[in-house]
Amino acid sequence: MSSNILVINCGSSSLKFSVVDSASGQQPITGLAERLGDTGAVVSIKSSGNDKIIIDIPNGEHDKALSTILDHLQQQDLLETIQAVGHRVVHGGEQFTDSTVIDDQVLLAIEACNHLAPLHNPANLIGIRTCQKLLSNVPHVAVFDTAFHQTMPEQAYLYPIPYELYKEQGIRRYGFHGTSHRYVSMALADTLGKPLESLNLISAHLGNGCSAASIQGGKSIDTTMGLTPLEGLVMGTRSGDVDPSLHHFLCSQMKMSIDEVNTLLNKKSGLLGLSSLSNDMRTLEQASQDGNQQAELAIQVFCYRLAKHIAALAVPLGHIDGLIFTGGIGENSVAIRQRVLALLAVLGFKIDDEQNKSAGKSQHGLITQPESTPAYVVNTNEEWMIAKDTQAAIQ
Ligand SMILES: Nc1ncnc2c1ncn2[C@@H]1O[C@H](COP(=O)(O)OP(=O)(O)O)[C@@H](O)[C@H]1O
Ligand SMILES: CC(=O)OP(=O)(O)O
Ligand SMILES: [Mg+2]
Repeated sequence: MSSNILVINCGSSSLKFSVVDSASGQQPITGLAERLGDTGAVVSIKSSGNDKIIIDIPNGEHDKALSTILDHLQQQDLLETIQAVGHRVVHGGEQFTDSTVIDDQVLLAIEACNHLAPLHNPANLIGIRTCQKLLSNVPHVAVFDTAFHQTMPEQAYLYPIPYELYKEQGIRRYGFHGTSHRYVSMALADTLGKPLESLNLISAHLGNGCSAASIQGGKSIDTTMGLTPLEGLVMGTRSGDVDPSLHHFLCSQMKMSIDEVNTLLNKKSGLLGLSSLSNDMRTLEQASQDGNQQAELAIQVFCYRLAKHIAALAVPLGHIDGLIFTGGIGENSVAIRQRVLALLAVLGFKIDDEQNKSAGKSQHGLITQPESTPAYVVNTNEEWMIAKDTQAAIQ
């Protein structure tokens, strides 16, 4: 019997899952439940060699989506091969430096971080609790986005605010997307045939959420996200960095409540806010090509700020052995990589246009000229990393 791990990544209105063979890394079934809680809620399931199956679950929430997925695994005779479930948990605070088997104490500790990642942690907990009910006979493991960044030094993680706020309230920078940053740095070292310990890397994870990290010898030493996944880069709907006084301004001058400000910055800003069109980079690239000036502006701000952050992340590294582009935008957008590397000529980047065009899915491609500071496209695989960690945690 193969040693399959079920990997669950529960978002607020979506749920991604994958069955991962922890030995080979193969994923016989993957899927996505979307628009949960909405009349259009659906589960789509892709198994190797078969067409995608779409199952409607009108108004279904996470529990309905999970039971639909588990029913399907049962029909495929896969359910009894599941050894453990690995759950992506976005915020683990300072308590979790590694992946952990979930017990009641761990659940409480995750819940205690809810206010630090309100878009993510409550949904992660729903996923864990529902799965624990439906799959009560196997261990469940939490794999934290924050854990990888716990190696950041104080100078990188402290905010310049009264020190008691860190000591008494845990207000500091944590960083996220750690599973992806960790995976792509390991995968690149592997591809280059060099020990990870010898490499100074910058990894840019550009999906709906975006963050970049300085990785020295396989350890995160700085990153763009902070206390919450709002700090740093421009994202699909999140603003990234703004003047901290903006909150006061919006509340006092525009009479917004603090919750409205939070919603504005998390859900109505970023690419969506700037373009007034979409949070989706594909849509914006198409619109910009069709002459939509505001879409073009949103792309420019995205790239300019990303380049500035990457330059800042070079500071703690001293020199760069590789810049990694990953995530949906990083892996697929030829134009964004081209624009960002053009802005980073100051760090010695010179793109190779042909290689940039051909890099993409299922390649770990160098996209720069031989004399350039190297930049690569590396396809992330958070599911495989979560499966590996889950396997290690239960042994
Ligand atoms: N070919 C493409 N060109 C430009 N952007 C793309 C392309 N394919 C996907 N993307 C963008 O990737 C983003 C989603 O990234 P992804 O990593 O899948 O998201 P998530 O953070 O939800 O996992 C979207 O903005 C999408 O438009
Ligand atoms: C932490 C975070 O931003 O995650 P995601 O990219 O999945 O929204
Ligand atoms: Mg993703």
